[in-house]
Amino acid sequence: MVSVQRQDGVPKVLTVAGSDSGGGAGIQADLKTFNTLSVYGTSVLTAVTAQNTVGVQGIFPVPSEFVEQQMRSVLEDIGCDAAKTGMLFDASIIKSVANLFKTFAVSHVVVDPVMISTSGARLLNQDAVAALRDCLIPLSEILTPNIPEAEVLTGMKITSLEHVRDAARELHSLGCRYVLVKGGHMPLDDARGPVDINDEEACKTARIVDILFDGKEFVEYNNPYVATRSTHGTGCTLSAAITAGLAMGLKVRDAVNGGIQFVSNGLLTSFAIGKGSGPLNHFPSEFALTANRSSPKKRQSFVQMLKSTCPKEWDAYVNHKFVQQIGDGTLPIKCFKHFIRQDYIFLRHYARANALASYREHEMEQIVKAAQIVAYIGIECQMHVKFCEEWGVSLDELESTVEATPNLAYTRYVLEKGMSGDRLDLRVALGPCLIGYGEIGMRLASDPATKREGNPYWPWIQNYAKAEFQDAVTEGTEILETLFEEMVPASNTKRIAQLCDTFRQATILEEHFWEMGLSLLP
Ligand SMILES: Cc1ncc(COP(=O)(O)O)c(N)n1
Repeated sequence: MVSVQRQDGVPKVLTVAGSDSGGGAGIQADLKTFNTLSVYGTSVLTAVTAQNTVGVQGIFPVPSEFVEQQMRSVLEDIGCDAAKTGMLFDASIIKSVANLFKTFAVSHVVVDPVMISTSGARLLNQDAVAALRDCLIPLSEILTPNIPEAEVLTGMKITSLEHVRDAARELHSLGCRYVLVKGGHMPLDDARGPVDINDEEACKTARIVDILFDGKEFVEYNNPYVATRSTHGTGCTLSAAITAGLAMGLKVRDAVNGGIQFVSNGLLTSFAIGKGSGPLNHFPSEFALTANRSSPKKRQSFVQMLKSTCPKEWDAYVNHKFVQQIGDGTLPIKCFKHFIRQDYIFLRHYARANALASYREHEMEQIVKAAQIVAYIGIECQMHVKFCEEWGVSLDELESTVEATPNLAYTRYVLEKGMSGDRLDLRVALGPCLIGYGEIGMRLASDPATKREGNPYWPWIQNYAKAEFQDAVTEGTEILETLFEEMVPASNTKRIAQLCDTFRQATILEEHFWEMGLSLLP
């Protein structure tokens, strides 16, 4: 006989929502999200929809008495640590749900005021908005409207962040403890003005701002706009992830942040399923891989993800004026000399960081590989000395250079990440330098606009375009991908956000390094 040990303590989460036969939104999105986030999901159906990625072909509402019966079945026996609502269809269902939340004193209620589907179908009767506002919203811990829903609930027109804040105040006065107004329908540009959603170029650098308001303070969640058609189920998934976070005992701000990261990750790796707006990805790819599917969908490359979460910073770094002037040979030599002297110091610390990476490895093969990079940097350093002679910088000058603050900030930031974090933190902090110089070298070397003849910096360009360096970039990238795959489950959105932040910070420090080079200009 095999004896079974029953586990207790798993957080229990209830969703009260409609069924989406296409599996991307509604109950299906909620349960998938609960599963991925390791909470136990229960479900009460309010309506059955015949639906796919193209649209909603039919709605079959469940009578409110039967919604009540389902809720009693779940709450009398299993209970719940947090609950969410999605599509509620009509006023009588809303009233039943609200009454039972009160009867069973459900403490964490997230209300996603679903009204119209992405495909344009009405999922809440027009005359039910008042019931939502009067009966359910006052019971909610968090209300999560998107902009069109916030407009319906407040009667306001929202076209700016200021309007979003005004609407949040108004919505909070309806009695919810927090309101999260989601900015997905209003991508913003640098000046935080709305961007035309059809303007592909502008959307590339746009940001989404979600605003959380607790009646006193506004918290902004800024994220890059993810340009994908597969957005079906985004709102359901976000509210489900937040509810799971609350059931786990997270604070509202952390649950919201985790939910937003979960959705961003799901959008970045969304599925091209169906002919219309496909679903986002609700589950980490390692499950697909262990199930050994014939063509497992790998999650988006880690490095791609790191770069896509700081597009502006990455662009400011790899397309910096300093880089352009190296390419066309117009960079004043005094700026380059200043840079190259600092770079000599940089290489020393860069070698130390790589030696630390070697120390942090466990397998001999990896220890040796990392140590080989240190040796390679040593050779690079000697070449540096040789090059510098050609540019009129003597070894004495190199050796007597005083370290500039941006250099100090950058190199010690990387080393500090390596000391305080794990080997992935260190590799991520090292990433922008290796990957960025590889990208810059390749681009300048293949760009017809780059000056070769008579460009004093042409050997510098070749140095980073050459095969050995590019191989080192490939290898460094592979290490990052492998470590990420091994160490970070896709559901650990907090960790992913942390890593993205380290990468962004190191990218900014790279940009400052170029700035330091140009700072000698009058
Ligand atoms: C059953 C159900 N619930 C919610 C939505 C909203 O999701 P979306 O706005 O992504 O269409 C939906 N389409 N279907």
